[in-house]
Formats: sequence, structure tokens, C-alpha cells
Amino acid sequence: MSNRIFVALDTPDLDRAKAMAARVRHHVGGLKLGLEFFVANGALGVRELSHSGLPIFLDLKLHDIPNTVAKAIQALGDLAPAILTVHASGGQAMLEDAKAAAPATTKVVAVTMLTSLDDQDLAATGVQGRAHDHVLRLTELAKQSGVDGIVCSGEEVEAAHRVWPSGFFVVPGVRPAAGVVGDQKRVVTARQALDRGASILVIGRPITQAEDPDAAARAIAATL
Ligand SMILES: O=c1ccn([C@@H]2O[C@H](COP(=O)(O)O)[C@@H](O)[C@H]2O)c(=O)[nH]1
Repeated sequence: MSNRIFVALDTPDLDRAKAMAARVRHHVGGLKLGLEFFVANGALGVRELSHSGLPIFLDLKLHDIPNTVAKAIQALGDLAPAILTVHASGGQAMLEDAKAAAPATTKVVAVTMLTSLDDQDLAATGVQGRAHDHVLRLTELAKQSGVDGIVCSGEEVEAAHRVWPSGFFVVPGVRPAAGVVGDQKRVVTARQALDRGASILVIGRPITQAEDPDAAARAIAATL
């Protein structure tokens, strides 16, 4: 993939998502559709966006018992997104069953620790230790479970890559230097994420909320 930016189309509005995809399509490598979009538009909406010809990353972050996650993936039918997310903390059996239920062409990637959380937030969930160590533990679990890769922040991706050299690494929490961080807490620039081993970058608001989204996407792509 020559352009490793997946733009996050975080909107419930199908027409807005389609318009944004049409605007930025020449400056990104794929489209990421998340819960907000999927709840509002379902599989039909995903299918509409796939007409763009760009690979679809379906970011559902599934997290439930193994049977429920596997059935939910089967229920996607022939959608076959290029990338699909589940939560690593669902455990080994859930990860194994998720991978088994997904089409062979779909990369199943496990979210380790959301980029909106920091060490303090982690402690508040009852997990002792640093985000860095937690991400590496879950990277090891994902690797053992046979999924294709993980989602982590740019702060951990280099170490995670050392743990799993053949893994597929998705990095959200990407911001231009001195850009608005918003609710993200573990952020790096697009260039830093790639230099540290990211396979693809997920970028939402820095593109979609920009005054000129195609110029914003082009400017970020030019740094890569
Ligand atoms: O740890 C995670 C996992 C997923 N995301 C998703 O990425 C985008 C980021 O959007 P921005 O507007 O660039 O912050 C969003 O769709 C999240 O659901 C994440 O941010 N962190």
C-alpha cells in the first residue's frame, strides 16, 4: 500500500461519510468506519463506502465471549473488510475464535490499550503498571492467539514490533506536531509512527475537521 493513511470517517451520516471519502480519496490509502457509522448505517452503509474502491477498515472493537464475537463476525456475511478490530483483553479464546470466524482476506487486529488512556487511567481500571508494559503483554497474547496484528499508540509501536516482527501494527492517536490533541492521550506525529514501525496510520479529526480536508490529508501524506 503506497499511502498508509486510513481516514476515520466518524459520523453517523452516510452522505457526509461518502462526501468526505470522495474529497480525500486521492490522499489516503483506505477508509476506517467505526461504531458511530456502523450503528447508524449497518452493513449496507459499509457496502456503499466500499464502492469508493478504497480498502475498508471496520473498527467495531468487538469484546464479548468467544461465541458471541465469532457469531457477530459471521453475521458480517460477505462484507469481508480488509481490517477488523476486536479487543485483546477479550482473551486468547476470543481472539482465536475471532480469527477463525473472519474471512481469510480480513486482517483481524487486536486493540491493546486505547490511545485515549494513560498510565493513570489504566490504574483506575485496576491494572497495575505502565501503559507500555500493558501493551506489550497484550501484544504477546495477540501474537500467541493467531490474529494478524494489534492496535497500539505510537509510543509503544517500536517495542511491540520488536516483540512481533511480522505483526501488522495499526496506530491511531496521530496528530501533527502542536496539533489539537482532543481526547487522545498517547499521541505521535504520522512520521514518528511510521519511523517506529506502524504498518498503517488511523487519522480522523486532523483531516475530517480541517477547514480543507483534502489539503490536510495531502499535507500529512507529504510528511511520510
Ligand atoms: O486506541 C484506539 C483505537 C481506535 N481509535 C480510533 O481511531 C480514530 C482516531 O480518530 P482521531 O479523530 O484521529 O482522534 C477514531 O475513530 C477512534 O475510534 C483510537 O483513536 N484509539
